[in-house]
This record gives sequence, structure tokens and C-alpha cells, in this order.
Amino acid sequence: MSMLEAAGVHVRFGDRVVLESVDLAVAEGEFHGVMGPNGAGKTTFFNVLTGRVKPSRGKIRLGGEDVTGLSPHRIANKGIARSFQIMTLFDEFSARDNVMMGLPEFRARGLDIARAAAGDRRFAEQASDALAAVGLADKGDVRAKDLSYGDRRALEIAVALAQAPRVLCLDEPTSGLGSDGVQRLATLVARLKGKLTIVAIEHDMEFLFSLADRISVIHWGQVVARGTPHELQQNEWVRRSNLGKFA
Ligand SMILES: Nc1ncnc2c1ncn2[C@@H]1O[C@H](COP(=O)(O)OP(=O)(O)OP(=O)(O)O)[C@@H](O)[C@H]1O
Repeated sequence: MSMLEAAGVHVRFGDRVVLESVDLAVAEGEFHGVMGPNGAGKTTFFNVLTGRVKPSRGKIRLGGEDVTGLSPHRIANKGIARSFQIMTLFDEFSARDNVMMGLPEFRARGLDIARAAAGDRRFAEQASDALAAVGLADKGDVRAKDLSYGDRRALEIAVALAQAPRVLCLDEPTSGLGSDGVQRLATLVARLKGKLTIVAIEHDMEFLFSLADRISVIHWGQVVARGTPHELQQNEWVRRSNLGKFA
């Protein structure tokens, strides 16, 4: 059984069809890349997976359970975490507090002060684990706004990891990073690979081809090619487009 499955997903905005019959099956522990030209429908597909857009047809299943059309909040609670292309951190808060605020139990406790006091240490420990997982172990007390761009991107991933997701969706994780930052992210993803199911939209083909187990190419709202990086190198469509130029 696939950890994450999309079956026959259609999305239309007015009379514009943006996704047409998109299928995807991602195995547990797989790192699946999604690539394609600008405007192809990749972000819309992520929005369907994470509940921000309801498909006009088709199903999304997580671990076999139908989660189609659930709210983003409920889908997150079921285990699909998303790291956004646009920074979504609380700048004035420390890295650790940002991660703690991503913990479902932390948010669920509301303003119950007695429980909060008892829970704080445990939450802080969970947050520290997530920070360590992304190489920010010694930056827990640094305010988000004082972190470097690369550290902020790593922190976004820590926020998503702290939710102990079953599936992590990364929307252009390398965007805005210099080559050192990309290298560091590649090391992090390589460490997470196999332990976590990851789906990543990415324009950096070198990054994707070196790390992904399989890649789906979306163009005009449809999957036009899919396979391992090696298989895609042989794919006629990818060869003719300039998408595989790093392959
Ligand atoms: N809410 C919306 N209403 C109408 N059209 C939309 C909406 N969201 C996206 N679109 C259109 O759907 C198409 C696909 O957009 P989408 O953002 O999914 O593409 P993408 O592959 O992620 O592109 P990029 O790589 O540039 O981020 C675009 O033409 C976009 O203008």
C-alpha cells in the first residue's frame, strides 16, 4: 500500500482546467520529486494534497485513508506536513519557540496554564530534537529574524518535522539558497530519506536528480513522465525539453 496516493485528481478554476487526471503513488520512505515548467500546476497539486484546494474530481489517500476535501488543519493532524515556499516563521520568536508552536500538542493545550507548565519541558525537548535533526542544535535561542537565510529554511523544515509527519511536502526547498545552502539541504534530505516519506516540488534539477527515488514531471496539468532519475534521463520528453539538462 502507498503512504500517499492521488487518484484521478482534477482541478478547475472557473473554466480553466489546471490539473487533469493526476495520479501519484508514493511508497513509505520514498523521496518523490515533482518538476515541471512554471504554471504547470505543481503548487496547485500540493494545495490539493494539503487540503487548501478541493479537487473537482479524484481522491487523496494517506496510508489508505481517504482524506480528500478535509481542511488543511485536519489533513495536517492526519500527518501531512508542509514547508512553504514563502517564509512562515515568527520572526520575533526564538528558533525553539517557532518549533514548539508547530507541535500539535502544544497548540492543543490552549491557555491551560497548569498543563502548560507541566508540558513545557517535554515540548522544549521535542523542539530541541527537531532542531538537532536539521543542524540547528546550538541555535535554539536565536530569534528567527537573526538567523541566516539558510538557517531559516532549515528551521522551516524543523517546524514541519516537529509535527512527526507521515508525509513531508517541500515546496521548492532550495529556493533562494546559495550553493552552500543547497549542499547543506541535500545532506539533510539525504539523512531524512528512507525514514520519512517526502514529496518535493523543485526546480533545481541537480538537487532532484541526485536525491529523488522517483520523479514525476507535470506539464499543462498532467503527468507527462515519471520514473527514477535514471529512467527520466532516457525519457524522450525530458530530453527534448530543457528540464533534464542536469540529468
Ligand atoms: N486560485 C487560482 N485561481 C485561478 N487560477 C489559478 C489559481 N491558482 C493557480 N492558478 C493557475 O493555475 C496554473 C497553475 O499554477 P501553479 O501555481 O499550480 O503552477 P506551478 O507549476 O506551481 O508554477 P510555478 O513553478 O511557477 O510555481 C497557473 O496558470 C495559475 O495561474
